[in-house]
Amino acid sequence: MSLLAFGQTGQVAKELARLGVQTVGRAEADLSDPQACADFIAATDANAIINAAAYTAVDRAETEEALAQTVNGDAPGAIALACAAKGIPLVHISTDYVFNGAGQAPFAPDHPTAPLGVYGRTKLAGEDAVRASGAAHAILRTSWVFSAHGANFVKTMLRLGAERDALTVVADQIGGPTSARAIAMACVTMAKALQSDHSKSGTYHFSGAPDVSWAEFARVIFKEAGLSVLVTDIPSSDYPTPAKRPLNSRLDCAATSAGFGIARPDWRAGLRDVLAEIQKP
Ligand SMILES: NC(=O)C1=CN([C@@H]2O[C@H](COP(=O)(O)OP(=O)(O)OC[C@H]3O[C@@H](n4cnc5c(N)ncnc54)[C@H](OP(=O)(O)O)[C@@H]3O)[C@@H](O)[C@H]2O)C=CC1
Ligand SMILES: Cc1cn([C@H]2C[C@H](O)[C@@H](COP(=O)(O)OP(=O)(O)O[C@H]3O[C@@H](C)C(=O)[C@@H](O)[C@H]3O)O2)c(=O)[nH]c1=O
Repeated sequence: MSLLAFGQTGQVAKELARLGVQTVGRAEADLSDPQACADFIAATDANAIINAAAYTAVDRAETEEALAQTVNGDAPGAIALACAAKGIPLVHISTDYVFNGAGQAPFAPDHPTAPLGVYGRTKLAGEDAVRASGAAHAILRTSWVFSAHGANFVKTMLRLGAERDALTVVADQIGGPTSARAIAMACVTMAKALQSDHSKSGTYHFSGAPDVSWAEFARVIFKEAGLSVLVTDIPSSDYPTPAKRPLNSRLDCAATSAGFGIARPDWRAGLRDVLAEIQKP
């Protein structure tokens, strides 16, 4: 089976490449030009597509909505229509930020969406376009992605922890940190399953376990990295950001386990692997 992924420099895309997936960068297919992405698919001989490219700057999106909409909303639609035309499946990655974060129960895939900001709204537009395309698809919503590469909370904490001995971190946002490696493996499994069984099309959740607050996640990062940094819990109201984040980011991943045999990965093990990679001489 030949898999092709949009995204080359991103966290998940780099892990996909490590698994042998061919990745396509901005130079070959720019998602701000949806037609170029469709043309790329028309010309490829890949028999399944993974979309791991996205506009992921949550705060910047608040002032760059048009670009975020094209990349996160319109391009996935064009990619999905091109997949439908060729009869090949698409695995499209989405986010917990499509929910409003109300309550404390894990969100099921069919729970009503209500994004709080531009990033979540544009990602939801992408989901809707994929669903409407007629392509065999899996929309895989994940959360709090970390890896040894790119920009993520683990790397931010390591940078800040090297400069300071105390930090304040929000403790009222709860979710499942997820390693990019685990997401890449899930995408490949789902692409293969979809290729032989289009009836598996749908929306699925996949996040690391157990669910924690950002503050608790930070504490474990520092402990595992051997850094002595005092983390003080604060409410989100004490950490104002341009984009509002959901308080509840828990995802109900049961359908992913039932449909594809993919269990929630323990993020603590993934974190240890990522720290080992970062600290490798
Ligand atoms: N990061 C997170 O915490 C979470 C991410 N997700 C989703 O997971 C997926 C993968 O995210 P992640 O690996 O973290 O992303 P990254 O932010 O690490 O990387 C984003 C990728 O998208 C590419 N990209 C952005 N704009 C364009 C464009 N116009 N044309 C072509 N490529 C573009 C980037 O390329 P370039 O380097 O050229 O800009 C980069 O390869 C995305 O769908 C994201 O929404 C879901 C939940 C959490
Ligand atoms: C650096 C820092 C952040 N924070 C807070 C801010 C925020 O609420 C939370 C996480 O911060 P970040 O900006 O790293 O996270 P953010 O960019 O919001 O991460 C999100 O990215 C997108 C792409 C997704 O799809 C989401 O699943 C999620 O992973 O931690 C602190 O409380 N103290 C700090 O020192």
